Amino acid sequence: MPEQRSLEKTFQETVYSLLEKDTAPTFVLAVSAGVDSMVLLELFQRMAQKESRIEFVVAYVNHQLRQESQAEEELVSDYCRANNIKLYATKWHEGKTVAVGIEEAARNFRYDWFEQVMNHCQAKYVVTAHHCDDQVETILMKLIRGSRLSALTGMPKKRNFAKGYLIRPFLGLSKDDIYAFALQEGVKYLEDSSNQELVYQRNRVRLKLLPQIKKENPQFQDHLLGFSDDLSDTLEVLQPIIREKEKEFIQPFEDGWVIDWQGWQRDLSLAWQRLVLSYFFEQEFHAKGIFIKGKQVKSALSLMESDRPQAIIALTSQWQLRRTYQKLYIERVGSEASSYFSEQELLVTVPGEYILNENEKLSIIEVTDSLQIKEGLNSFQVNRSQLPLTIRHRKSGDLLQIGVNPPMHQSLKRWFINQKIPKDLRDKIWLVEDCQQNIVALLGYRTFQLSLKEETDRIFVNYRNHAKHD
Ligand SMILES: Nc1ncnc2c1ncn2[C@@H]1O[C@H](COP(=O)(O)OP(=O)(O)OP(=O)(O)O)[C@@H](O)[C@H]1O
Repeated sequence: MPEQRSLEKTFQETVYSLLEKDTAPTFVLAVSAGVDSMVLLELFQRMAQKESRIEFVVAYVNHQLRQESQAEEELVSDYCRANNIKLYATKWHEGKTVAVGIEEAARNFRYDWFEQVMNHCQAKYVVTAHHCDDQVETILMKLIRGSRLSALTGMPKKRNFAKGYLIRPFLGLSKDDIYAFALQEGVKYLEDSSNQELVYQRNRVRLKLLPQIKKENPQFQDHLLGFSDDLSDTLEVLQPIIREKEKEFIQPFEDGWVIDWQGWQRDLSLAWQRLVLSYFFEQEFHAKGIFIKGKQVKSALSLMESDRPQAIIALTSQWQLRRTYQKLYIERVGSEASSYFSEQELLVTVPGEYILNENEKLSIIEVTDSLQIKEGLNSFQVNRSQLPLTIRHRKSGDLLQIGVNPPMHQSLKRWFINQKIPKDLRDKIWLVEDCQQNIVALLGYRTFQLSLKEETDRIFVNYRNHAKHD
């Protein structure tokens, strides 16, 4: 019992530490009927009984995806009725028709509802019951999927949300603490049956991966949270300095930005260059829903180090990096300055649609099992490990690998002569070169089967030329 009392006290202190200077804070509690949020509700109820200036309402979303949804809604509404708490419940009707990405769609609906309730009640805070086990799972999932370094700091205790804040006062508590409180204080809740379904990555991490790691070291969770705190501190100290360098070197330019490479290179070490560019992409692109990978930042830097004075790297199908001698432009595809694309090279690091000029287009698509591939002169596959691909015109000394076993080479010049390709056309044909500088295709003319190891991760390249009707 004394332990539970101290949990209650710690909880209240945590909530107060997360508030702005409010005289009468209003909260929206996100309650799902699971043990975490039912304990959150019970603790808030106790806190409000002691502190009359605290007001709160409950927001609940019935996703209608499980049989027990009805029972969950009843549990939450019974509690609220018995304690005279205002409940804002809604149903998600579209859920049954969503085929892919259902978790994300449900989350978006949930957070939209929280925002509506906040606005309606003029509440400044929405409160969720995320705890430290959720935090460990979130960080591990980010590590597995690959993410920005800053994402490994996990979920913050407080962040901006709608016109106020989202706060998570349970992040310092473990699931065991919460269960123990519920048991001792007789808090009613319903176990979510989908927590056992291994189709969800979060459940696999919780039920399979974490127990395996904990066998190696039972302290693993604490260690991971410790790393994450250290990272958080480091970034907090570092970010203002990075921001200063960003402002100094990355200048707004037309519909994008430009970096003058001479100054950049003279004043910044390679590590600084990587940090500043990664930070810039995170600030400017993450909010637009565009995630620029570390690999793309590295390609940008090596492009500026290379002997190609003019080249383009496609970041996404809408944004590109363009090198023009000592300047690096970060700009929208098709912006005025880059219309002379045929003079340059295109470096493709990610799948997407790429427009080479008014007639020629290239689609680079990730191969899925359901994709029917018809290979031909205009369509071929490469392995993901061959990325980035360079799309360019011929250079002197270009060699083609025309035989695999034994490997046989022929100069491109000789090949053009043998195929009787007129001279004026030779400069217009696009070559596709892989990261090992092997030419894998002459678009519309020939593809080359190189002896590459089998991989499941494949990329399909499709070329279209609207000027050619043969
Ligand atoms: N149906 C719901 N209605 C109201 N609040 C909910 C609902 N589902 C979840 N929540 C709130 O969100 C918290 C986290 O829930 P859960 O772990 O299921 O979410 P998640 O899938 O990890 O996604 P996210 O963290 O983005 O909400 C819960 O503790 C609760 O506060």
